[in-house]
Amino acid sequence: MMSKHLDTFLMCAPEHFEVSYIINPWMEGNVAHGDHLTAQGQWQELKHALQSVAHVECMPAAAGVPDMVFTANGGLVLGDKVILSAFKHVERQAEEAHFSTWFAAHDLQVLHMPHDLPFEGAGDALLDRGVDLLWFGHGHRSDVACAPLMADMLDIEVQALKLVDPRFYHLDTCFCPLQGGYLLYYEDAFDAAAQAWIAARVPVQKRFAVSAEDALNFACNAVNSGKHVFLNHASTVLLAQLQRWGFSVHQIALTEFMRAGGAAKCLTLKMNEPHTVRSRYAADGNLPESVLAL
Ligand SMILES: NC(=O)NCCC[C@H](N)C(=O)O
Repeated sequence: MMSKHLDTFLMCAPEHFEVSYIINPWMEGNVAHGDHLTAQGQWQELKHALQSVAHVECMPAAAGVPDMVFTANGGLVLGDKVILSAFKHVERQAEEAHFSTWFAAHDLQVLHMPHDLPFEGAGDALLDRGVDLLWFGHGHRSDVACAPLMADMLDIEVQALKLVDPRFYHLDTCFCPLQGGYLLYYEDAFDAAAQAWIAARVPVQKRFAVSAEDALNFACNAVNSGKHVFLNHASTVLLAQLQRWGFSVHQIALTEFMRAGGAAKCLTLKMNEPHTVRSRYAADGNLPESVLAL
């Protein structure tokens, strides 16, 4: 039987997945060019791999919302709250009602950004895995005005990072916090100020700037659960770095989803996000002295 301490990820089967419009550069030239059976197989492989270390819950797929397979974009979960996404592009806005219904039915308090500010959930808002900090990407999809609102709504410090390369339009396409406070990121996706914030806030020995080749293979769009990392593809250099940090890397081809601009991390939404480092340790039942002393 699975331990209740395993992570839980929300996924949505690609029954209705296809590239049927263009809202990011990856989708260009891919409308109606996908292979449905291959997409189904790749998604199942990711799901099975995750199920070897975590729980996976699936929300019902729906016609007319082909990108709903990217559950990371449905909202930002923290503790028993979720800030529902308000998608920038009209093509994805019909997903909001589906996500809202699912979250409410699973005992989450559903919060909304005021004035429907564009906000794309855990695509742009990622928890640091070492300190109590929420990293927030803006510049393409989510509005920078969401940053102070999120900080108030969730009572957490937010560090905004400006994204500047349209191919890396969500923070989770180019930035991946890992357990223990480690970080993978693609430096050129950020403006100079954001690069400086990352350098200032993450110790140099805990961060790794991936190559353009790895970034374009969606290596930063990785799912992390404990010491496991699931991603589309990593170079030998990146694999060696992750192994030095103690992670086991699982490579699962997700090329059909890259046609739409997403890979492993986008296809999942972590549902068990504890609110603080303190509660993260408390959940394991062994609060370290250093944290107790705070
Ligand atoms: N990067 C993500 O978090 N999700 C991928 C979203 C792909 C979708 N076609 C979009 O452009 O919104």
